[in-house]
Amino acid sequence: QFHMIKYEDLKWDESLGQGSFTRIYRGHKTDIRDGENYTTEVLLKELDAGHKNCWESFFESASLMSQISHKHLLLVYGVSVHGVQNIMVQEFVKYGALDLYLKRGRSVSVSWKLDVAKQLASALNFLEEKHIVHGNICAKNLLLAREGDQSQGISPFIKLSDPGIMVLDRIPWVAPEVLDAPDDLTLECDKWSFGATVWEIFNNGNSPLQGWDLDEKRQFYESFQKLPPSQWAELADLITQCMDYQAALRPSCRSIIRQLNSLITSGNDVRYTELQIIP
Ligand SMILES: N#Cc1ccc(Nc2nc(N)cc(-n3ccc(CO)n3)n2)cc1
Repeated sequence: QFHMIKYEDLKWDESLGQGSFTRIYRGHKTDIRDGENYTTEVLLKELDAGHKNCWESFFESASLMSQISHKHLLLVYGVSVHGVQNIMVQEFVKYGALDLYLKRGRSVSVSWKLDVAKQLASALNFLEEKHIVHGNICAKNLLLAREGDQSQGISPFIKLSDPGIMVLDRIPWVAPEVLDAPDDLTLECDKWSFGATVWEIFNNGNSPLQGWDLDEKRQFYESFQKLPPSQWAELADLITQCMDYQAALRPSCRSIIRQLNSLITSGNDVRYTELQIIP
């Protein structure tokens, strides 16, 4: 399902940190095209050799992202296997994971955040049309390719990363119904995660239920609790609709995009009235 890349065509540069079961590095891959040597900057995602049992979800997620192409989906060049080591070779996305970018205290505007939310919604709409479930929508899996520049009217640009390896405590990103039946992930599950991700984006990359232990998180689902609402009623309403405990009641991607569009216009009005000097 995906392109195999020769290990000797890869070069490792600096380490960029590690996720659960994986380590990521900046690197380069060389290709030879019509006798010319080309090097491309890449992100090398190594699967810990110890976690053999994650192989298939590692490769599944690589093949998912290489089956389809969309401007807001991360490009996966292929995988390389070297002995017991498995490496996913991805396009290098300049500013890395969105949660870290927001946590680094970048003050971004409301329209910046809505723009990012809309790009994620359009990526989800594309996946929905292909009946493909991502399964791990969260700010950590949103990569920032362009920071944007408000003064120049340049918007940010995000890429949705591979689902990665399913870790257990993904409450509140994982939809409640998935906890009881982890195997039948549906498109509705991605809507729930979308709601939790928009919550993160509007809370400067902070994780919802930060510091709660697994029991408290399970309790959150068992008592049908909701995340603390945003002051912006229409935004809080959209997040609540997406994080409906009844999967069938969650809005379609088209409805999500429509509601984001009206937030974008009403958002401007709010800013305008704030700026308006009342004579
Ligand atoms: N400082 C810094 C810095 C770090 C990373 C990038 N670039 C990048 N490109 C990708 N394709 C994927 C990722 N990821 C980051 C976390 C994960 C977890 O999955 N992926 N980062 C750019 C700058």
